[in-house]
Amino acid sequence: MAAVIDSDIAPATVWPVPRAERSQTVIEEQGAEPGQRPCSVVFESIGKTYTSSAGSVQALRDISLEIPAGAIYGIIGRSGAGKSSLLRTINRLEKPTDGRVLVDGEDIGGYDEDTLVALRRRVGMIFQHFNLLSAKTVWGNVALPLIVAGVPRRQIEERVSEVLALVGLEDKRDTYPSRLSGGQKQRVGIARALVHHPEILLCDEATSALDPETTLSILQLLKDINRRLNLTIVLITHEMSVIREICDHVVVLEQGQMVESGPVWRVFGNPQHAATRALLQPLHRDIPEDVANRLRVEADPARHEDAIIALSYAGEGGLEPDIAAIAAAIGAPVRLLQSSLDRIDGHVHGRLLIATRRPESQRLARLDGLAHETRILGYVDVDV
Ligand SMILES: Nc1ncnc2c1ncn2[C@@H]1O[C@H](COP(=O)(O)OP(=O)(O)OP(=O)(O)O)[C@@H](O)[C@H]1O
Repeated sequence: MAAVIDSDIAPATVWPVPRAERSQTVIEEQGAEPGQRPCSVVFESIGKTYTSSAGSVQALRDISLEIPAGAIYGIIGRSGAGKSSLLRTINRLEKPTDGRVLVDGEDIGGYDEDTLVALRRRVGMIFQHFNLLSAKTVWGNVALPLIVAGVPRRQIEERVSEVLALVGLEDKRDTYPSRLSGGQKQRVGIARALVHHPEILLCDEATSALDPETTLSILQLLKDINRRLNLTIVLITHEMSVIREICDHVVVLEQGQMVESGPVWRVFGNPQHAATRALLQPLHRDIPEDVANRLRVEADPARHEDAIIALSYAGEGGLEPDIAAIAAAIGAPVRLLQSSLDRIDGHVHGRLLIATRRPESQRLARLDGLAHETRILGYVDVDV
């Protein structure tokens, strides 16, 4: 069956199925159940160079990484860092120049066209701008990959109803995309990506075009899908808040290289690379302005002043702020000026800002085991 494809759909969303494969597809569709076994992805020394008349660009250099089955894995980096290039090697929309990509332990480098079609059914994808067909209803958009695959009508009806229920859009099946909000459009994109019961879902800046509230609801939906359908999710973003909200692991790319990776709590709590720190910067809270404006670096014994002390927590070793112990160690009244603590997977990271009478150095030393780092930021007059 020929599919009518508007110019606003990405080629990646509709997979042409060779005629010989269609009967097999029908059998797969009949037997397929939601909640399949998730798939791992392994990158082995991946390199990617784009060559054009304008010259060549090395987009990826020597990336080696394992995405465990069932993980929600974030790839973050500034614009041009190589995120899309890496993500798109998983469904071979990009072929690496060097190295191997293993999906579920199998090298996909040698796949022919037919095997690639099968791979792309196992790897769903959603996009920043949704890539819906404007001339088709919600039902038509979601059903299209199944229609193209030659799935019988009754099964298409069943499957489309299932995935629309999953994304909470049962009542929109006859609506056209122009009448949907951004969040609803992305839900259609998610439903469409799920029709073939994929084992992996790739999310290409899936929330970048959405407002913060809608972003949260889509991330919540992705989390839910990860759990309920046993999917591995790989997402790219330039926003650490997205990583913080949904991912369990993250890799940071910078100029095509992997500069840092690990569990989200560790990367957030103790970022090692300047690129990671720069990406985290929007989440950091500065010293409150009224304090910063009056802060003096040197103590002045002639003044009645408080020390402003920052206690930092890096998420390691189960260390949590113990307010009573901090006050006892200082042995003087302590005021909590600001807290920018966060808790990820049970690991506390961030900073407490306290004010206390100028402490003697031995009292300050007693704070050592109570935070990962203790630092006097400066001194202010006591009326702050
Ligand atoms: N088809 C292409 N031809 C030539 N150069 C390309 C092509 N695709 C990407 N590049 C270049 O490769 C580098 C990495 O691009 P990529 O799109 O993977 O980065 P990104 O981190 O996803 O960026 P963004 O966040 O801006 O989308 C960039 O320098 C980009 O200009």
